Amino acid sequence: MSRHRKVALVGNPNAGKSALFNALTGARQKIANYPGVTVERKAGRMVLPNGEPVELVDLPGSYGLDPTSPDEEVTSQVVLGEFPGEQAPDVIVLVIDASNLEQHLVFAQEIIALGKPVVVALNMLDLAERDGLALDPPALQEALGVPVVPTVAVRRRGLDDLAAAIASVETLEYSPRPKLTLTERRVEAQAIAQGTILSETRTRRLHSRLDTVLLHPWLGPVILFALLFVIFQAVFAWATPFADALEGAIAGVSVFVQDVMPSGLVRDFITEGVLAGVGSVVVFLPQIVILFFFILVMEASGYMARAAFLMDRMMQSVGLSGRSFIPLLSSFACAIPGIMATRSIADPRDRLTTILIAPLMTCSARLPVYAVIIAAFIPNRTVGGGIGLQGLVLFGLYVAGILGAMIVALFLRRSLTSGAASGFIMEMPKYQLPRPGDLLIGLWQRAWIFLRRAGTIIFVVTVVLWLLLSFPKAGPGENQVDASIAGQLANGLAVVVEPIGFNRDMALSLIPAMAAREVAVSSLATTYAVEAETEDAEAVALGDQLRARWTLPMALAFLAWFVFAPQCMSTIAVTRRETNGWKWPAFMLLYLFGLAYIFAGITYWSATALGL
Ligand SMILES: Nc1nc2c(ncn2[C@@H]2O[C@H](COP(=O)(O)OP(=O)(O)OP(=O)(O)O)[C@@H](O)[C@H]2O)c(=O)[nH]1
Ligand SMILES: [Mg+2]
Repeated sequence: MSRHRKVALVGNPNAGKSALFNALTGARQKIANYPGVTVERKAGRMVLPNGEPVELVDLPGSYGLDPTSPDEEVTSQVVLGEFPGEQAPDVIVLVIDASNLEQHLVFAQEIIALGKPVVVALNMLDLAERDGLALDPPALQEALGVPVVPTVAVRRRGLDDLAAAIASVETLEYSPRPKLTLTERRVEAQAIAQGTILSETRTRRLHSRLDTVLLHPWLGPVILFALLFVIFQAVFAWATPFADALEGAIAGVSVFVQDVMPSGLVRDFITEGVLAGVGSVVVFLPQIVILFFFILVMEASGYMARAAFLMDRMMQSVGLSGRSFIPLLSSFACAIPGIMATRSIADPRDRLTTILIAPLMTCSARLPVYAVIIAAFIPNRTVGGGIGLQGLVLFGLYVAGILGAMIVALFLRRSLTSGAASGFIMEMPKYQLPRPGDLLIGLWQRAWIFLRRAGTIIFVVTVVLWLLLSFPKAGPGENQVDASIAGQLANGLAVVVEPIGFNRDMALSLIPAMAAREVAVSSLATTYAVEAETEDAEAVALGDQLRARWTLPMALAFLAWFVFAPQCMSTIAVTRRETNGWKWPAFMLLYLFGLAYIFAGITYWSATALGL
């Protein structure tokens, strides 16, 4: 029996391979599994114009020959002729989506560089036309050096030409093409796409110009970091009037309660526990809203996916793939959805690494802690060029978390979770102007989540702390906090954190902050309110209290602590669930507390040595 020649359909996911396969083979197909894997093998018989029957194989979609999933592995092995028991294809039909030319050309170049007989099916031309794209197939053929046949699989357009090209391709002369790296192929894909596109509508042209700038190899990252920088500046600059107004309102209510209620436990509970404690967290609502305003705009406009693309290279350099970017980005809101989002990472060690570093991304619960310390200790002045020093320090804290995460990832990938980084390509969504209605809903949801936290977990923990601080009552001449249960506990912990510059109040705030990081702020506010001997002293703003009681090195050490410390029970719990055991959450707790202790210590001692 003479073997039929074999033709394989290869291309990115959704290029229209299966649609072409169905159109070319009709009912003459056989569907089975590839041996040993649950990947479907679809083969069928096709008759070429010269009467020769060939075997046509439809392969799973793939982004490249370095496989990142079992599907891609099959495609790669079959194409390279490495699949056991499977004859290598004699001809490859490379299916390209004409409306997504640039993206699909990245993989196309890798296939063409193999030097096998290749015919390109420039598919989905109808969609390209609908998008206002006019293409020049001969120019593409010239650029790629292989035959290009325009097709519309679902309308059976171009099928005869495709069959004719398959029949004759093996007789063509080939000039071998160089093998390029992924980055080189991306650059080249852009150039080839530009050369193929004759005309496009104004918006489409604008969008591709935007991409040329925003995804530029060095301009892109510069713009991204400039944007992040502006965001952190705005978090301080724009929020201040609102935060001041909120703070004033809460102080006003506190004074009012003092006036109308008889002194006693209930009044103390309201002023010291609820208003000083929970109120001190609520004042950060404007900052949370501004931060999420930017995040939502970046998502809705389509820029976020571009940011992921830009970060991909940076992530590869520490052994992570761009697939980790979205989970890590979500962790800036909260590590819990971030850790849950790692389920989309196929490689288990990639995923574990991402889970372990997710808590280092500065979650929004840290913002109140950072903001209160920065507002109290970092002067509100510019460092030239209109750049605010406070925003700069906040930016620095976020960067410190990111750098810490990258270094930890690098270390983990060489030890506990060793392995190679997997490649990453994602579809870029279209640019869009964010819709104001959607933005408002998104902001409202975020604000509500924050206020609900303040009303539930932060409220409960602060009240428990207030009780522990208020009893037993101090004798005459005795300090209330020292006499209280909480004070006794804190004195025990203070011994441990004394070497890194923490005083008793700071030590005390670390315990309830395990429930939620913001509670560190309400804890400090409640502690100072309880400790105040007179009502006048009680009304002093938290910032002034901090300035009076802490030194600058202490404040900086506290900030450094919160960059690393795993101060959130829910994160530990979700890590346990996602890793199926206590081993990794325990490791996470240990390494993060270790880093927090070391870096707070280094900060405290170097700041002291510098005479700050
Ligand atoms: N308008 C239009 N739609 C097409 C064309 N070719 C395929 N499609 C549609 O595009 C979608 C994806 O096509 P498939 O053939 O499943 O793509 P595929 O390359 O096999 O995708 P994977 O198997 O996931 O790699 C289907 O809904 C097809 O009907 C085309 O030329 N024009
Ligand atoms: Mg398919």
